[in-house]
Amino acid sequence: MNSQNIDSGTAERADERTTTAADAEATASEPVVDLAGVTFGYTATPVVEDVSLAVDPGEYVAVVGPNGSGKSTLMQLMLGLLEPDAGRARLFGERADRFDDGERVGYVSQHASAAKEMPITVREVVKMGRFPHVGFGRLSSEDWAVVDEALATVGMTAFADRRVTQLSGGQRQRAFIARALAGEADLLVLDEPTVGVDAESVDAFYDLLAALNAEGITVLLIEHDLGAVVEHADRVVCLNREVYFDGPTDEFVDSDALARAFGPGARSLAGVDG
Ligand SMILES: Nc1ncnc2c1ncn2[C@@H]1O[C@H](COP(=O)(O)OP(=O)(O)OP(=O)(O)O)[C@@H](O)[C@H]1O
Repeated sequence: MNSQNIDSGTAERADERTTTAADAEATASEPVVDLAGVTFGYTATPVVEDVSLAVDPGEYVAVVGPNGSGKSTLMQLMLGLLEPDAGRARLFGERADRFDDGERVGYVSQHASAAKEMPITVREVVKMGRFPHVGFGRLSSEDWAVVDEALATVGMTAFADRRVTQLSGGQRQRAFIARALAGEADLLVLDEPTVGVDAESVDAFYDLLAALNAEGITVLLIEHDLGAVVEHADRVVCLNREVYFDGPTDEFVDSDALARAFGPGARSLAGVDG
């Protein structure tokens, strides 16, 4: 748009354009995940209470907390799989439970290891990432190029024709990340993704996440391993029903929230001096 266009158009049209530009700006800066005062319980007792949390585009946020502290529940609330009893959850600016742009979110669960029973190849898994784009129709050559690029990004090209049943835990998780990339996800949500992954592959896995985040993908990691969180995430949200801490990772390490949420000895769990 240039000023000449505005001059030659009606004032009404110019107004319309201004509104559109403002809307575009609002969309660009709107949080990917936005929880405000969210409370939820499976019974009358809340397991998540009054949680407010906004994740901006491009952030790398880890949610930590002891067993049963509500991390998985919170993630389901963020993704709209559970509805809050109080407060509100938004995903890309929409009510999370009505969000229907599923391909923007790539989800890698700790249960991806269940896929070890799937009698399909890595390429077929990654191809599934294109389904929301092609409506279960045939993939075009452009779609296949996206699949191949996703395989290359996660370093799984050489395993493309191998059955998922014949992969290590780390390779399997890479295949599922590639599926999310093939779907062109803007947000990767990972629920304890390295459970059952061999120690050697864990480092490579976190390197991959860092590289994807550097390319602009928002990473939301639910993680039990405090050491991994301290090493990799920029921001930590420490949950134990309520939010105990939300801020930069280095401040978390020095905060008393670590010990309050995890008990004495938490600093050594996090890999920092006790
Ligand atoms: N479907 C369910 N029905 C009833 N209670 C549930 C259900 N899922 C989880 N809970 C309970 O809610 C609480 C929070 O569980 P949640 O799975 O969110 O915690 P978590 O922090 O993810 O735990 P972990 O680290 O052990 O995976 C726990 O007390 C759990 O027993």
